[in-house]
Amino acid sequence: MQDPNGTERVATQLHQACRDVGFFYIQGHGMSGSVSNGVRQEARRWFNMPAHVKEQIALNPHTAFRGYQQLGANVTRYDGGFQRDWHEAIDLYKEEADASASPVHGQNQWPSHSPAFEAVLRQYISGCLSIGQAVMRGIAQGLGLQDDFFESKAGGLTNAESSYWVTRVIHYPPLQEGKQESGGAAVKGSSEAAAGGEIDRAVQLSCGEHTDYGLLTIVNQDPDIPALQVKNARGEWITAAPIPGTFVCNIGDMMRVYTNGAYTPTLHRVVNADPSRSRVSVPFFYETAFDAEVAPVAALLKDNKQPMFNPVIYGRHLESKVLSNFELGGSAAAAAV
Ligand SMILES: N=C(N)NCCCC[C@H](N)C(=O)O
Ligand SMILES: O=C(O)CCC(=O)C(=O)O
Ligand SMILES: [Fe+2]
Repeated sequence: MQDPNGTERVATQLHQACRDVGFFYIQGHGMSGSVSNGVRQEARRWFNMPAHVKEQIALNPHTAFRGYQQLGANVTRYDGGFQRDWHEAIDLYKEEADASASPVHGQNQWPSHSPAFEAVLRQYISGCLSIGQAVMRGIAQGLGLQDDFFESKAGGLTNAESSYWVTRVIHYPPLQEGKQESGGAAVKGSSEAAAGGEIDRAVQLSCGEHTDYGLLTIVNQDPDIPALQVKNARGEWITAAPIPGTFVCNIGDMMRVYTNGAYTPTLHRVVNADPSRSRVSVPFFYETAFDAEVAPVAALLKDNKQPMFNPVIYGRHLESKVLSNFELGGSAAAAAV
């Protein structure tokens, strides 16, 4: 980015990556290792605290889905049922004083009993907001739009200040014995879960396959445990291995709408296949402003192409996801811990 032609080159690379893959790595992002590594280190310490401490900031509908979720509480929905994601996490969002306008609006529950963790987490969030805004400028330029398109009215008035950001501090213990993927392990039919209940799959996942909900995800992962897997165009799972000093980034559902399908969010999942070590990651989601009406951008509808997507309010899309993401207080989750 120091080079006068640097932004153009990066914008072109972003365009190719978003169009062809949906995932890319960033380096030279300006966040110091003491923040990116520190936040994971403090997270690991916190997750090792006793359950009753972690439960002090437990998430539920009355906390606007902000706070701690125990192992197995976050689920991934499939046709006819759901599978428990094998992770525990703290979810934080942009804080919103007027909690009445949305079930996800409210104040965060910051990690209890750990001022150092809270301090570095706040630094991390502020750093990611700057990075998110900068990368979205590059993506706008790569699309041939004004670089501040996403900050403009048509782009949702999204900037580091207004972004309805999310961060998830996630701890992935080893998968349960006997449930790891072993060359083509059978997956029981989802027809068994016609009632919409829990699916008993042979393969357990640290996080089930999904796309992210908004604009841009920035993943800060442990350097030595490859676990994030990305589905390529042939349907194969490709590991996005950690590269120290970089973040893995991917685009979310709103980018499909803005680009009228030219960019599509890529399915990904997490499999911590290491039987002896837990993994920590801290994805940061740089998302559209909550009230933004997201619609295909007129300038991108070339050759009289019709818009393929109806406008969506980002906040409503987020609510529909968050409200179905949890199976709270399930006895299975409690029993498993
Ligand atoms: N805010 C975002 N993007 N969160 C992504 C969480 C994905 C896991 C969730 N079980 C799911 O199925 O979506
Ligand atoms: O832990 C990771 O590497 C990514 C997690 C993820 O995909 C998510 O939380 O949306
Ligand atoms: Fe994700």
